[in-house]
Amino acid sequence: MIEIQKLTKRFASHAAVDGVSLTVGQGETLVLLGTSGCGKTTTLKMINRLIEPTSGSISVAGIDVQQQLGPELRRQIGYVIQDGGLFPHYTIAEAIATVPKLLGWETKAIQQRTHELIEKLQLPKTVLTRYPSELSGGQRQRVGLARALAAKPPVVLMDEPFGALDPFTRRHVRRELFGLNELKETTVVLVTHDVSEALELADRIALMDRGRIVQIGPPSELLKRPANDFVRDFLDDKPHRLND
Ligand SMILES: Nc1ncnc2c1ncn2[C@@H]1O[C@H](COP(=O)(O)OP(=O)(O)OP(=O)(O)O)[C@@H](O)[C@H]1O
Repeated sequence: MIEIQKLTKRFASHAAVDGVSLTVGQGETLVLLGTSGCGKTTTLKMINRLIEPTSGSISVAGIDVQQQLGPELRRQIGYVIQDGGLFPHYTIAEAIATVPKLLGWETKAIQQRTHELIEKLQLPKTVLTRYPSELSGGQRQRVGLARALAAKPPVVLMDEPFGALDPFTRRHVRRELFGLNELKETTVVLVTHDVSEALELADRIALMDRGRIVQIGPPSELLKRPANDFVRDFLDDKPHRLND
């Protein structure tokens, strides 16, 4: 579904991303994990062209992203950021309707989809007329996901989507969300620096350091056969249980 080849991004002389190649299969959840500043967010933002690469290529569903206009591309790729990334002056209903509206969906179809998502994400209907500031962090997070999934994009990018939540709510919300059938069919690239989160959610983890992928593979493989001391130390850093 996503194919990245020799992707590099330089800011002045500094290579934030340095020759990254990877593929993400349809329906797969790939987690970009690594230390602060290792290039996770920059890699993610090049997929939906919020950042332009210095060199290398990215294709989504077989089409080079450079052949598409940024705004058009971003209508087809869901994007979830910390705390939902909601505009304060849009009601929740307006926020969820944004992309379907841009795509020219009929009002009735948008309403149907909105209610479907609200139900799936276990949000009360009363949130629809409210503004983001009137919601809890967990609710905002769910609305952010509803907005990203509204037009049923085949690909969703998530940047520290649970970062703004306390550890308890964080575990609860991420289990709830990743339990959704809808998300199981979606190709997801998720950025985190949280080891347990990566181990819990990833089909495969790409562990990055200084702009490069150090090791990529299923969580069990990184745990059992770490490529080097960096991988071993990084995964050992925090307590974790695979089936937690
Ligand atoms: N617009 C920019 N101009 C200059 N340098 C940048 C810019 N954006 C990112 N960088 C640098 O590129 C490197 C990678 O940044 P990036 O945000 O991708 O890291 P990250 O792995 O997502 O980190 P974090 O987990 O802290 O968000 C960092 O050294 C950062 O300072």
